[in-house]
Amino acid sequence: MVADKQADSHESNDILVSTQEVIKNALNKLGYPEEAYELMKEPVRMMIVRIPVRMDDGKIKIFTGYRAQHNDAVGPTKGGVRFHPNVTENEVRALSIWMSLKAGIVDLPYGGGKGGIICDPRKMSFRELEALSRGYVRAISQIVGPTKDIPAPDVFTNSQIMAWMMDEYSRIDEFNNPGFITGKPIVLGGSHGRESATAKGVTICIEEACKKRGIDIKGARVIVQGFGNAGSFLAKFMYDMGAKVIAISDAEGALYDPDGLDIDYLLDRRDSFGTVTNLFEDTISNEEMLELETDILVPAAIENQITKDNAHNIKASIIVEAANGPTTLEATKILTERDVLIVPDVLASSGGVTVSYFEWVQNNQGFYWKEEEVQEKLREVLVKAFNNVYTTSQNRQIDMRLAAYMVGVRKMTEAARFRGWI
Ligand SMILES: NC(=O)C1=CN([C@@H]2O[C@H](COP(=O)(O)OP(=O)(O)OC[C@H]3O[C@@H](n4cnc5c(N)ncnc54)[C@H](O)[C@@H]3O)[C@@H](O)[C@H]2O)C=CC1
Ligand SMILES: O=C(O)CCC(=O)C(=O)O
Repeated sequence: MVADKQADSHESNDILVSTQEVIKNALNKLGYPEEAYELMKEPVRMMIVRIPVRMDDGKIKIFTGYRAQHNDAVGPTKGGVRFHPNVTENEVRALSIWMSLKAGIVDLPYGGGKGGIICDPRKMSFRELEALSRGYVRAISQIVGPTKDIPAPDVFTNSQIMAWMMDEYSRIDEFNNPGFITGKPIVLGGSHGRESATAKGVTICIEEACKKRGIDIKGARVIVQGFGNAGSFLAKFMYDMGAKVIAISDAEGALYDPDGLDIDYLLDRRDSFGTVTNLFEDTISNEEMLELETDILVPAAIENQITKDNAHNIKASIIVEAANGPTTLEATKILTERDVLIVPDVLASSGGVTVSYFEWVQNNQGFYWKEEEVQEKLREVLVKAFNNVYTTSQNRQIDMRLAAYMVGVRKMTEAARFRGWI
C-alpha cells in the first residue's frame, strides 16, 4: 500500500516537475525575475476533500477529491474535473497550471483551475455517480462559483455530471446558476459546439500544422489514441475530411487497418466511457499502435504515453496533443531533434476551454448563440493562437512547447505584476 502510494506520487510528481521546468525556462526567456517563478510554480490554492457516498450495497464509501486553483491574477480560475482511479494531488496541481497556460494562449479572462476525484466511474452506478458529483460540489462550494472558479468536464466526466453539479450548486446558492459550470446539456444553458470543441480545436491545429509541413489532410494517415470525448470527435472530423484514420484505441487496446477504419461504425458501438475495442478480437496494444507508420499522431487519452523509451520509434511527422501531458520533456527533445512537429497540449487542446468560455459568456448575458457563430469564433481564436505560438517558436528557434509556455505565461505574469503580487 505504501509502495503504491510512493510510486504514484513519483509518477505524477514528474508531470509537475517537468511543467515547472518549462515554466521556469519560459519566464527566464521573457526576462521575469525569480519571484515570478516562485508564484507560478504551484497553485495559489489547493483544497483536498473527503466525500462520503452511500453505495448501492448500503455501505458508506469515502472518496478523496481535489480542486486546485493555479493563479487568479487575470480572473476567475477555470478547468475540468476528472474522475479516475489514478488521480493524484500532484497531477491535479500540474493540470491546473496547464489550464492557466491555455487561458493565456487563447487569451481568455481566466486563470487555471482543475479538479479530480479518485474513483472509477466505470464501476459505479448512475445513482452512486450522482451522489458523488453532488457531494464534491458541497465539499468545494466555498471556493467555486461563476466569479471564482468555474469547473467543466474532463476524463470520465460528461454533460450529465455537469448537470448534477450545476443543480447542486444552484440549490446551495438558492437560485439557478448556470454560469457555475460549463459543458452542460444544451437545455440547461450549455453551448452549441462545446461537446465537440476540444476535437474541433485539435482539428484546426492539425490543419494549420499540415499547412506548415505541406501535408494534404485528404488521404493523410492519422492515428488517434483514446476514443472518448476528444478522440472520438477528432477521429470523426478527420474521417469526414478525407483522412485515413488507420488506428484508434481506448484503455483496453487498439484497432488497426492500414486501409482506414470505418469511424461511423465504431462511433455507433462505443460506450459512454469511450470503449469500443473490447468488441473486437483482432486488436493490438496501445504501445504498438503509437509506433505504426503514419503522417499524423494524436494522443487523446492520458499522460506520459510518448516517453524516451518509444520516442525514437514514433514514425509520425506531426504530433498534435489533444490529451494533457501525453509527451514527456525527454521525448519532446528527441522528437524535435528528429524534426517531428509537436503541437503541444496547452495549445492543441485549448478549444474545449475556449467554447467553455463562450458558454459562460452566454450564461452571463442570458442570450444564446447559434452553432455557426460558436464555430466561427472558435476558428478565429485557434488560428490566431496557433500562428502566435508557431511564429514565437520560429523567431526564437525553440520548440513549440516552450513557445506555447512563453505565450501562455505572459498575461498572468503581467496581471500579477500590475496587482503588485510580484
Ligand atoms: N473533454 C475535454 O473537453 C478536454 C479533454 N482534454 C484531455 O483530453 C484527454 C481525453 O479526455 P476526454 O476525451 O475528455 O476523456 P474521456 O473520458 O471522454 O475519454 C478518455 C479515453 O481515453 C481512453 N483511455 C483511458 N485510459 C487509457 C489508457 N491507459 N490507455 C489508452 N487509452 C486510455 C478511454 O478508454 C477513453 O477512450 C485527457 O487528457 C483530457 O485531459 C483536454 C482538453 C479538454
Ligand atoms: O472547458 C474547460 O473549462 C476546461 C477543459 C479542461 O479541463 C482542459 O482543457 O483540460
